[in-house]
Amino acid sequence: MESSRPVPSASPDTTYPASDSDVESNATSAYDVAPMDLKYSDGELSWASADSSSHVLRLKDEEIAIVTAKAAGGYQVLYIPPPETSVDKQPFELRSISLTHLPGPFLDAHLFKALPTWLDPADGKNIHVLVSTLSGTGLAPAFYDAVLLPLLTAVGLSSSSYTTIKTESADSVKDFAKSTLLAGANAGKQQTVLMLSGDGGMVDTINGLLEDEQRSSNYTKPVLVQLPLGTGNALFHSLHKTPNPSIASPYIQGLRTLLYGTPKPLPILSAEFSSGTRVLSNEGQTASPIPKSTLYGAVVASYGLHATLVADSDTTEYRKHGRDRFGIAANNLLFPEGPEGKAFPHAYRAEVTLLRGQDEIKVPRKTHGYVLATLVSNLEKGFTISPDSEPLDSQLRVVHFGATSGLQAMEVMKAAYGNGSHIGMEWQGEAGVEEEGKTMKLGYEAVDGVKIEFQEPGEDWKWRRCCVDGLIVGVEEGGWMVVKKVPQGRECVDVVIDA
Ligand SMILES: Nc1ncnc2c1ncn2[C@@H]1O[C@H](COP(=O)(O)OP(=O)(O)OP(=O)(O)O)[C@@H](O)[C@H]1O
Repeated sequence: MESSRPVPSASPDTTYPASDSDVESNATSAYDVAPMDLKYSDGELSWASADSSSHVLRLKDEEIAIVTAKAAGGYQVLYIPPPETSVDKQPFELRSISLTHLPGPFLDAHLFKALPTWLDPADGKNIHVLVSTLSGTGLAPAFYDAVLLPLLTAVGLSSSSYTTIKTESADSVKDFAKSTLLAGANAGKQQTVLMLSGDGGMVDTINGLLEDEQRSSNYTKPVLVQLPLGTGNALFHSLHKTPNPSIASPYIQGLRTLLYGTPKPLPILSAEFSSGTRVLSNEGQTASPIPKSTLYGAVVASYGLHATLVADSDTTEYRKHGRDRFGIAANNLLFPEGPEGKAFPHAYRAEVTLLRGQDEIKVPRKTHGYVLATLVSNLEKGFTISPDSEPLDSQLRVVHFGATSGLQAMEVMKAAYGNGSHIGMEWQGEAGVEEEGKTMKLGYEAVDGVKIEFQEPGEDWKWRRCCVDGLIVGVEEGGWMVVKKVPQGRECVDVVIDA
């Protein structure tokens, strides 16, 4: 094992050649390792370093993004090491190792062979990379520069083969979808978008494509590939519901899906509202009308604690906390200050009706804590709100419970973080709630739709806010929302999944 010999990197700068698929950079270490000195077992490639026969370098399967064969011979291994613990550091860094030889089983597992159809520009396909600059904690531009650009170069996709769009405002994604994508889809053009965003990038794209309903008979669904750069990344984690245990990093999962996945129609839901409803943006300062009073989503439509939490936590200040923003906002919502100290969370007044075939089933309570219709299993990686939902199963499910104490609502949420064990939960209604002294039960049912008629009084829509995939709407006094699944065959995009 002592014969590993580091050799200098071919090109000592960090620029990536546009036309050559071999990537060399500062982060590249090159090794000429004799085949007999390389070991690949238990998902780990290892070999001895040059300076000490006892020091063994190790590379785990789960760290490897891709292996390419170099034109000049030998191989390039691109990998993302585990993130450093320091919070100031980026959670991703693409490193590269050049090796003259690699074991056959390792190559069988990782060697890249050809571009998938959705990344192959040969047939005039339009490929776009959409970088949502404010998604999550703002890491998408850095991910593009440090990871995606060099990886695409390594697989032979030079930056001139695609266009890169960096968002400049909250309207950038929707504008791009309405102009470029919709026009291309209606002209029958094949288009692929690599989305460096969270669920917001997806919902803006879907609404941009659907809101004018101008679909031609030639309409060709754009293919979207998600790279999880948002906060919750609900759709991404739900589509990767059974994570390959050998891939810990969602970035590596996303990159492997990008190169080896399969495009499938993405089921979507519609949320139709009464005419006075407005989309609230800019921390609630801007209220915009909704075209045809209908929004579309691929994840969730909700009212009650979930919607209020998403709305309250979507401020510049809260966003700095990343995923923790939900927890901080939840504390204020679940344990508000009352006249005598901590009070119960708001009891949301509405009539909720579940729609199933021709049946309309009224939920027998006047006040609610949580009403959430979803097409997916997870709202975050570890938050399994609908454990029965399978990727792309096209089934709308509703999770709901009545107004309750903050502590009890927290118990439900904790159980959802515990692999979806909130399903079937029962508890005694506390003093002061509508169902006081009764057995309260978490409702969970497969439905065709759900209708909510709001009975909260007053002009302020604070307690009549709903969430559709992170978009927040305010419904007018006496207004309503009807959520349904968009029929199969009316999907507007394909999404690449890891199957
Ligand atoms: N340059 C920008 N200026 C203003 N708003 C932006 C800009 N870039 C992106 N946005 C907005 O930021 C939001 C980011 O949403 P996105 O869902 O991608 O991330 P997230 O909310 O952090 O993640 P998730 O929805 O997965 O929890 C979107 O509403 C998008 O329109």
